[in-house]
Amino acid sequence: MSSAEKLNLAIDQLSDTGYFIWDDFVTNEEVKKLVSIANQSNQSGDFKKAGIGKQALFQLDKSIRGDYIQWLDRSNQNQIVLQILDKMESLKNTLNETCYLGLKDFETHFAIYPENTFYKKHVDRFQQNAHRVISFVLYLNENWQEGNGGELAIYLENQTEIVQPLAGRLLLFRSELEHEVLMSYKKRYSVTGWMLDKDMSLTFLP
Ligand SMILES: O=C(O)CCC(=O)C(=O)O
Ligand SMILES: [Fe+2]
Repeated sequence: MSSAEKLNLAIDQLSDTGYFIWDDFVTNEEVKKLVSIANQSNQSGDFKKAGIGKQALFQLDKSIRGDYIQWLDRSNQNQIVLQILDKMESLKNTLNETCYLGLKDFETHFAIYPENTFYKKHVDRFQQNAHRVISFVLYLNENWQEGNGGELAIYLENQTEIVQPLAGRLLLFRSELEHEVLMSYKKRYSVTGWMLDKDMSLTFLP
């Protein structure tokens, strides 16, 4: 399937079912580079324990989520990170042109889930964080096996969709959908982000 056909499918499915799985969004080589950069940054102490809530409502709670994150932006020195930011920017623009979602910006971070961690059922768009429209997750787990866990469960009206966190796979879903990262028995890598209906520098405003 061509990239244009994939995009059309993504657009249809995002409006029909609310989510879309795009396999081979990046190559194995790109996955390897991203994992190696995530590991390096983690070793240099650039990853922080992820929290929940924003600003004054921010809290750390291991019983809700156990991942470590590093925010990514254009000050990043790694070519491959900049390439991914470009890719997401261009996807955001295309979705915007076609779906009239009013997307203005996006925010994104690396996430590492150490062994035996999870992220309990939640939504990404909520009262204190109302500007997230589309969530995306680029999975970076080569040789992922059934039994490693770490699937993403998306809770739809009449069914639950289970998504394996396979290397190179991009998952897009509407940020108001409930979802959950099931217990991961193996270290789990991703680039997670959100397309926003407001400029990122303004999202602290109501
Ligand atoms: O890693 C995933 O599959 C989803 C992560 C997530 O839900 C989040 O960071 O809000
Ligand atoms: Fe989420």
